[in-house]
Amino acid sequence: MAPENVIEVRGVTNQFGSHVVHQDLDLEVRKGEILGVVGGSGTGKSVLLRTIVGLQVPKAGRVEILGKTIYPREASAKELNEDIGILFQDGALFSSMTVAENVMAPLREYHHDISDKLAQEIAGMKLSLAGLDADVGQKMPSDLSGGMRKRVALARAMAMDPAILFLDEPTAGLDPISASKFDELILGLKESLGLTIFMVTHDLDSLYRDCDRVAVLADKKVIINAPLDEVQQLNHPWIQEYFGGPRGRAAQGAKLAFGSA
Ligand SMILES: Nc1ncnc2c1ncn2[C@@H]1O[C@H](COP(=O)(O)OP(=O)(O)OP(=O)(O)O)[C@@H](O)[C@H]1O
Repeated sequence: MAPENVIEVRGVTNQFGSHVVHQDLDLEVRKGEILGVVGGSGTGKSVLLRTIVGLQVPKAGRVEILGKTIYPREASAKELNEDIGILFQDGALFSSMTVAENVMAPLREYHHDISDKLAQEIAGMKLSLAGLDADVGQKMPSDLSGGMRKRVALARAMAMDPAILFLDEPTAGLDPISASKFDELILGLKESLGLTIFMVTHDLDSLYRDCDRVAVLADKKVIINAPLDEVQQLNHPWIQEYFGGPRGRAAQGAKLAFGSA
């Protein structure tokens, strides 16, 4: 594994029945970067995320995280879970638990000896990192807005102090103001904690604002993994339509305005 990489995917094939989603796919993620993963619907962005975190067993290939081999399986779930945090697309909070219990859930699962007091303190710290007041911990997920639930899910993903965060469409379903605040939060976490972030997204504003590099899934592979301005130069029909369309141009305009503010 090259020293600058924290994730390496080599020659991965994923297939469901006769439907080949990925064929001989390669990807590298570098330490400390935010990588945006984009592609048309059904190109396999979530399947790629699930493969990297060990939830989807590929038909072929090799996956390494921080030098540990995830496939062919060598690292245990515990080892892996100490390195990574995942924010799933729907937040996936436990509806019958309080917010604080949700945030503490990974600690409880992997550190049975942790005291209640310490777990509560850690939950409070993680909620605060995610931009929430500690008193939110006593509430139930159903009492919160969509934006707050995403923040709780982020706090839970951070519970084990991961080196890498995986975010599956973190701003989906948020209004533009909440989405923009969430983008800011993610950028702040990367800058203050030095996290590496793998972010599947359809949100062009997040790409322009947050991402150091962008990986594009098309034709069953990652066709380019590069800074955004390089990606936009690639003469591929999906890329040209996605970035050159009205929404792409608007997001680029917003970035320029934001950058010069
Ligand atoms: N467990 C599964 N069984 C069968 N097919 C699956 C399974 N998981 C994913 N697929 C298929 O794999 C393809 C890629 O799915 P995936 O959810 O990764 O797409 P995506 O790029 O994340 O799409 P979207 O942007 O719409 O969320 C889809 O055709 C999907 O139906």
